[in-house]
Amino acid sequence: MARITLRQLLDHAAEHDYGVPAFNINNMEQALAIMEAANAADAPVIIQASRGARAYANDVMLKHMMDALTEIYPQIPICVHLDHGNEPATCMTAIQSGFTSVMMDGSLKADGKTPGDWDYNVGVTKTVTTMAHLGGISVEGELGVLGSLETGMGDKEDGHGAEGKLSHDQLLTNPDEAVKFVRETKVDALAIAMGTSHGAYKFTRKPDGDILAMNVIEEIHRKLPNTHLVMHGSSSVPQDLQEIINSYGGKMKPTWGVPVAEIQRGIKNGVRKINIDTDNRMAMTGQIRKILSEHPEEFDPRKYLKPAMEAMTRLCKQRFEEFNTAGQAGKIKRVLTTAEMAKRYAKGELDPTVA
Ligand SMILES: O=C(CO)COP(=O)(O)O
Ligand SMILES: O=C[C@H](O)COP(=O)(O)O
Ligand SMILES: [Zn+2]
Ligand SMILES: [Zn+2]
Repeated sequence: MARITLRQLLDHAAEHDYGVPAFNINNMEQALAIMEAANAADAPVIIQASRGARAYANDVMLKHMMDALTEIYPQIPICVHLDHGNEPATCMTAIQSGFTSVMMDGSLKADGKTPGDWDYNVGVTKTVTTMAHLGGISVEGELGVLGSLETGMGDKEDGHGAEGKLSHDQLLTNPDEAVKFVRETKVDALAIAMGTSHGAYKFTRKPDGDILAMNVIEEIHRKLPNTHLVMHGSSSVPQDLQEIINSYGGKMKPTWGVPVAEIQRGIKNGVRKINIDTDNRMAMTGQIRKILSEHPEEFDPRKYLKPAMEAMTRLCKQRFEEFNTAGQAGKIKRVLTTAEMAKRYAKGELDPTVA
């Protein structure tokens, strides 16, 4: 099966009431681990690469890896997505490398640190949707700045994210502004801020509505029932993975992630794309630590990478089941080419329906 665009995939997800995890990759092992899970679960999948991943692996490597995955798993629709594009040029070069979807994250300026204001965000996002849609490529935008409602601090943990203290207004997407933003930019999917942040240290306790504002999602969904919503920073940071890492010499501090039940509540309220990276990093690291500490005589990377991939496959398969993505691949009868999607945009068929 060909590569699917984000828009076609999320339209299908909305029609059939499911969510699609978007897993980050940086290398072959992560890519194969995700696809093993997708194949076992018969789930369509979003594989995303950040700017960091592109710098680490090289666009040419990523492009050929994605080609290889579609060849190895012809029955699984794969959406190849750019995570957190920082400026239009980053999005355009991703499209040239075969990505079928890009995120233009104008919630932050091109430095990835300074919050972007309304005009900046609308401007850069519109530039990208105009160009991308001409080629049938999907666009995710973001309104609201990711960060902690407990501390008011921006999302700095994994290297990008707002620096310093943010106001409550910045940390929570305003539902009325979301309507305006979608109308003006014509994004295919909208990432919103409601208390999640990237990395392992999201919450100091099991999150309640004060620090994980799922009510914001519900309100946005009421106002934008036809817009696909995206939850970033949605790793659950499972306690058992923390324990494995720490029992083999790791030093993770006690922490909480986003409970799967909250994501499931989101899926009932228009959340269609759920971004997960940290959980997979933890799944792999736990096994690598375990194997190396139990078998200090080992030096064949396959001996620790194979179990690491298997742990990641288990995690991904579990999320496909929890988000109801499992069993959906077979229901997508025909993947539209980007040229076909371009015609649909040109006819206005994919314009946002904003009440
Ligand atoms: O949002 C993410 C990528 O864009 C990943 O979030 P996590 O760090 O919670 O896995
Ligand atoms: O922010 C999203 C992902 O976790 C990617 O992180 P990265 O920028 O370190 O590749
Ligand atoms: Zn990040
Ligand atoms: Zn993110």
